[in-house]
Amino acid sequence: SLLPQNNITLYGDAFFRNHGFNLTQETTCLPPSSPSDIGRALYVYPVCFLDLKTKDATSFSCRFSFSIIPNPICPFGNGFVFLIASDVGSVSFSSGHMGLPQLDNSGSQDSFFAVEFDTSFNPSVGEINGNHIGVDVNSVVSVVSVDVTSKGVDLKSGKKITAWIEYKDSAKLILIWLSYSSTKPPTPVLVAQLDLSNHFKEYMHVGFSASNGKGSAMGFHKSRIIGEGASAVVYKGHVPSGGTVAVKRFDQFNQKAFTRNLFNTEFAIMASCLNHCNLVQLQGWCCEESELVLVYEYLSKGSLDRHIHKASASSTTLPWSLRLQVVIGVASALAFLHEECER
Ligand SMILES: Nc1ncnc2c1ncn2[C@@H]1O[C@H](COP(=O)(O)OP(=O)(O)OP(=O)(O)O)[C@@H](O)[C@H]1O
Repeated sequence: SLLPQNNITLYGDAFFRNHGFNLTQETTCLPPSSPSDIGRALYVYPVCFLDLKTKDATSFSCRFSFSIIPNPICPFGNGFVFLIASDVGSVSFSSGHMGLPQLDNSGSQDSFFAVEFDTSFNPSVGEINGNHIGVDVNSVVSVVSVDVTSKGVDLKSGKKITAWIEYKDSAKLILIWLSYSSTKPPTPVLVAQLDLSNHFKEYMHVGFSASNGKGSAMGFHKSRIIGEGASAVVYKGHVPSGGTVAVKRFDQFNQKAFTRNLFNTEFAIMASCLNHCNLVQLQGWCCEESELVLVYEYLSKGSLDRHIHKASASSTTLPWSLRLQVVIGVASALAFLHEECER
């Protein structure tokens, strides 16, 4: 059937409308980083994108029409993406950034390819302006993008626009055309060399994604919590320029002066004692009104106590030789903090 209802699964805010679908709600304007401000529409069946024997990616071409209607009440919408993603179930989707998957670099097997139709200008991820298309591979930072103003297209005009996307695996080329009419123009707006055979999995999901969320380099969603201390919650985050990080967000609501002292003390120690191999490296901080955040390198093996104490009968613990190394490492870090580190 040609009815989208029979071929497409909707997620989040998306809903069917006439002979197509809306990705985001029209009237609601949820607070930034709200988890439910993302809409996705994916073809119900996964599609084969890689021949496992030859390792060749599938060449493809597609055409679709869209309109981006600006909402004066909710200015955060930032366009949408055409998305090919390996596992839509396991990846978390960021609020903002058109709801693109957030992959971390710590050995994630997931991958995605996306074409952004981007109507917001976000220089922190290297964007060129608020009216561009970009090609993304596993990151919100585009590998190539083009300003479509110079091609006579205004993505936010509200008019119907048709897009053609083609990938030719033999030439390792991606080509994109845009037009206000349904006739394919002779010249593409974007042509770029791209080898998708290294990124595609055998089966991938195809569809569209958008978000009305404001987004940020890292969001404080509860699915990203990796630990909790007495004064702070620690989140796993991803910064485009710095890979995976641990974000320690100090308690905002209780014991204001007390929390600020804890933040100040930890910040002072970690910022002045950067050079010891047994101390986690501080990579950044934020101190804005009640938002007190320290950003550390991410330690993928988790907390030491999990390796020292047996969690269950079947789990393994550290051998004594490694425990001795750990004790020496901790003692050396303590000695450094107390005696050698200049504050
Ligand atoms: N850099 C990191 N990489 C990975 N996980 C981390 C990192 N930092 C903290 N965590 C996780 O978050 C938990 C809490 O960290 P936090 O620094 O708040 O603990 P704490 O030092 O025990 O608490 P407090 O500073 O309040 O005394 C840790 O036990 C650990 O599981």
